Amino acid sequence: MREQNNKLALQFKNVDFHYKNDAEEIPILKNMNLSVADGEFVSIIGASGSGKSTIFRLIVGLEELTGGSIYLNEKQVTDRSGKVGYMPQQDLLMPWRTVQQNAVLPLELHKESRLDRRAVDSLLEAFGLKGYENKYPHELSGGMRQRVSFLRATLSGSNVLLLDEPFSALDAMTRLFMQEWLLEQWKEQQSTILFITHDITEALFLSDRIFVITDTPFTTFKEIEVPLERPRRQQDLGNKEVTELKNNLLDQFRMRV
Ligand SMILES: Nc1ncnc2c1ncn2[C@@H]1O[C@H](COP(=O)(O)OP(=O)(O)OP(=O)(O)O)[C@@H](O)[C@H]1O
Repeated sequence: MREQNNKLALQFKNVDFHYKNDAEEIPILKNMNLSVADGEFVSIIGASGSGKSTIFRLIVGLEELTGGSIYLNEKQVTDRSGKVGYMPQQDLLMPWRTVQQNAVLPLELHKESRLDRRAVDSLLEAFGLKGYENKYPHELSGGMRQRVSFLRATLSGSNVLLLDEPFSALDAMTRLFMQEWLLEQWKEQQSTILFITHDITEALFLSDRIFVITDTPFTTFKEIEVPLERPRRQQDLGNKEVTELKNNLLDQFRMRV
């Protein structure tokens, strides 16, 4: 972990959730508990349809819990709309808004945000978007659109960021650069990140811990501590312990295909 403190950024306590389709209930979480420390980087991996995005939708209040409670920064929060930074699978930038206008959307929606518009200028620079403030999304590369989307999530003003497969549409090289860039931003902003990915190597490179969903509905994750110091380099992934971990994880998923 980057810097340890004893605070918890996120907790699920005995959370139940099912979707309802006509008369049918589709159970996803059953009496589920999880804890993420302030400043931690946690990835969630699991088969397609196992419930990864649902966890995020519950945290941001897009779905209602069927039972249990969610705590943000050690406080139970029932109205979680706009309380955490959320980057969904699709970047969802508004095509008619410029980079600047897309980025500041959370400031318009939540006036109590701890960041003001003056902070945006320096963030645009930090996110490699200086000079592109007045461009529209269609004028940007995929990596740049992801950075605008990530900046917008950051401007929620929350210390907790939820990133749902943010790099899945990028080419392999851009993806590696974006991973390194994300770790720099995480360190700079001292945020807590939950990151959904299907890419085991990406999860190993980025995370302090990996939560693996092995079954649905689920009560717990299988938790893996990543045995790598920080700062990390891509070549660290070649070490024996990490390679074994990766092969074990691949075997688990291979058995499920
Ligand atoms: N609004 C909905 N109504 C009913 N069922 C849903 C709804 N949204 C998702 N589901 C179902 O809930 C399950 C979990 O969906 P979720 O999107 O959380 O999975 P996921 O692990 O994020 O999948 P992927 O990796 O493919 O994005 C799936 O079986 C999905 O079909």
